Amino acid sequence: MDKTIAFFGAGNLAEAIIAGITRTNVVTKEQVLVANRSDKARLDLIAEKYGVTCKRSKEEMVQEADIIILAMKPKDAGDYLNWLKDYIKPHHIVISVIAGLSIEQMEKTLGEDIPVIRTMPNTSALIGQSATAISKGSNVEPSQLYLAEELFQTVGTTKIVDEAHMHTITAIAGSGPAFFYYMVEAMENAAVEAGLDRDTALELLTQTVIGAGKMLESSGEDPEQLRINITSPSGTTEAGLNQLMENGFDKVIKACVEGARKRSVEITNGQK
Ligand SMILES: NC(=O)C1=CN([C@@H]2O[C@H](COP(=O)(O)OP(=O)(O)OC[C@H]3O[C@@H](n4cnc5c(N)ncnc54)[C@H](OP(=O)(O)O)[C@@H]3O)[C@@H](O)[C@H]2O)C=CC1
Ligand SMILES: O=C(O)[C@@H]1CCC=N1
Repeated sequence: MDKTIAFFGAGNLAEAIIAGITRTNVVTKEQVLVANRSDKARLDLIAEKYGVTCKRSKEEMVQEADIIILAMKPKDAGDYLNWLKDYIKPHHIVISVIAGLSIEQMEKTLGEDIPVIRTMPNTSALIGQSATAISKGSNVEPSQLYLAEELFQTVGTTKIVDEAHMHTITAIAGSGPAFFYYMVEAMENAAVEAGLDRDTALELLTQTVIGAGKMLESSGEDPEQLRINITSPSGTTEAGLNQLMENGFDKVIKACVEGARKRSVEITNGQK
């Protein structure tokens, strides 16, 4: 890809994407420019780890860049966009990974003539396993959307979606990995309480999650059927599932997804 990519934000998610795109050589390391706000040690670490360029001024970065990636927290996006609007040109493509920042909000500040793309990746980008949803703004050419897909396909799968669904997608796919980790933590703790050593519990749980994910991906069965296949009448799975059902698992998960989705809506509405 003959494009220079400027990351504004060098946190967890930016690092995951930088790791992915530098590993696949879709662009050379010299074509990746990174800035943050003030944490110099963090920037030095990113430069050393991935060989990317972290020394340009922000103004130079915008001048050199073809693609500008917004990877700061939602609360910091407004100030940054207000700064960017004086440097941005219609030949740039702006790609945001920021939860709750709408295309309308970006276009309003930067101008309707700027191509703006909103994405929702997750931190599994670090190992090339993100599930990234992508929505395009009103001024995005098909070739520019294709470029965004190509970029995020270096860190996992992509799916073009209607922006209206981004709140829900942020809950299930952006935050989603954290919910699975929490479930693993809870199962690990339960196993340890029952006397199993922690390392063995985590090793077995990790492979169990990987195996279940791969079954979802490639068995051709839906999750319900895969669950039924494991559940012998009067067996152990049935006993465990009965506990989940009696203790309101569906309700808790619904509240979890709804809580995350609602928070995304709140961020869009400017709530702290
Ligand atoms: N973490 C995740 O799993 C996911 C996060 N996201 C989204 O990604 C974004 C970043 O999240 P995450 O990486 O976790 O956050 P972090 O807090 O880890 O990183 C935020 C980064 O933004 C930088 N920053 C703040 N203001 C500016 C600015 N004006 N110019 C340049 N850089 C700036 C910070 O710099 P400094 O440290 O110097 O202040 C820091 O490097 C969020 O908007 C989040 O919604 C989306 C999907 C998943
Ligand atoms: O927790 C957050 O707000 C960000 C967005 C999705 C994952 N992490």
